[in-house]
Amino acid sequence: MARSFLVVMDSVGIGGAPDASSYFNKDLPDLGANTLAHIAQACAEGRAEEDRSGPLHMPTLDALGLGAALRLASSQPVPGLDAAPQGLWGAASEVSAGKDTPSGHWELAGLPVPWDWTYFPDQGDAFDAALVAHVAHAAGTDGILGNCHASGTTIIGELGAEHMRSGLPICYTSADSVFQIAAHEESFGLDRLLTLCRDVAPYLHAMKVGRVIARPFVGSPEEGFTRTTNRRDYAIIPPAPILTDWVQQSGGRVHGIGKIGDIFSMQGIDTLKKGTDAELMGHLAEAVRSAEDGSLTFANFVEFDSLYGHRRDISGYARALEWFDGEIARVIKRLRPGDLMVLTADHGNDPSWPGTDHTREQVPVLIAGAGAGSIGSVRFADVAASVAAHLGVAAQGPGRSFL
Ligand SMILES: O=P(O)(O)O[C@H]1O[C@H](CO)[C@@H](O)[C@H]1O
Ligand SMILES: [Mn+2]
Ligand SMILES: [Mn+2]
Repeated sequence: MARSFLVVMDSVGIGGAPDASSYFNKDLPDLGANTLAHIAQACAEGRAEEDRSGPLHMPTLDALGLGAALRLASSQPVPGLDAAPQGLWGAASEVSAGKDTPSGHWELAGLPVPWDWTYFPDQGDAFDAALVAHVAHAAGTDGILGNCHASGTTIIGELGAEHMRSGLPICYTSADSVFQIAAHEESFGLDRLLTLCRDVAPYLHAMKVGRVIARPFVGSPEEGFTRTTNRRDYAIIPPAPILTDWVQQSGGRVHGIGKIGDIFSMQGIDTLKKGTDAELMGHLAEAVRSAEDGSLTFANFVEFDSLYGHRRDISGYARALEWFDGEIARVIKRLRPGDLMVLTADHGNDPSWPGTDHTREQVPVLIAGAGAGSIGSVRFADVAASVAAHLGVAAQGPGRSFL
């Protein structure tokens, strides 16, 4: 009997997107961005030594084909990732017009985004008067703070004190199609922030803004502010059935781990486990132990992106990759005959790149449980078609199985 495990390493790109020059960080095109290669190069050159040392050490994923996928996507030298692959491996390109989490995940789940997302201008006010009035009315405030492109950790440092004084929510965006609201968990109130985000989400979704994200934080002007793990994303519902629906429709169970519930607005998902990446790894191990025949377990590990990519922290990102590699080794060892595990990513977030936004890149596709060899260059949607084929489930959409 067959089971599938689809694991997204959020933002672990491998460069080489054919359309990278059409995507930007500030005014600079993403052409040449390469999350994994630039981290590996920094490690090899001793530029990522904080709490770790030496060449990037990822023996498990490299044995599946990580270095080989990287060379296929971008012909980059990758010190430390030079094993002869023993898994099934390849590199995938995205066709959706967006280098964000929903675009990447929807397409990995078989549904390329069928529209252009709305983005906000990064000169002058990001949000127009009608949107500001709508949000302020929903918040019961006289206005908002922010109204600009920002890094979330930077803007709470800049505006946290004024937010506590005035009670106005901090609203900001990025190169993604997002409307983010940061507010203090105590002075503004966590429940109030979550309610506000839920209430304004339909207005923003109607504008084709992909997500409203609640960004709660704690702290004080004296001691500084830190974000909490109570982040919530309110995303547009996928406009057509996706892999999770296909599996459910044929009687299989679907287990979400991490942000998967938010990304798909729980569409087609039976159970959801959340937590830090370390906790998620425990949930994934438990799913490998107990998931039913015919089931799909769909996991997202977000900390590569949220803690290190957006923060442009190369050594932190390297440390996270090495941790993940060691942990996933134990999980892969427990896979049973009939199990398929696909490890991939949703976009890049090169921590050596200018700006603080995602980078348009290809992603690795590493498959355990389906023999050895190269699948070559594929599309994100082929991942969904392959998982469906493995489970014997009818696939929809443009993907083709590479199994
Ligand atoms: O800088 P922070 O608030 O982490 O925001 C980042 O997180 C958002 C959602 O993943 C991205 O669009 C990016 O802007
Ligand atoms: Mn992502
Ligand atoms: Mn991100």
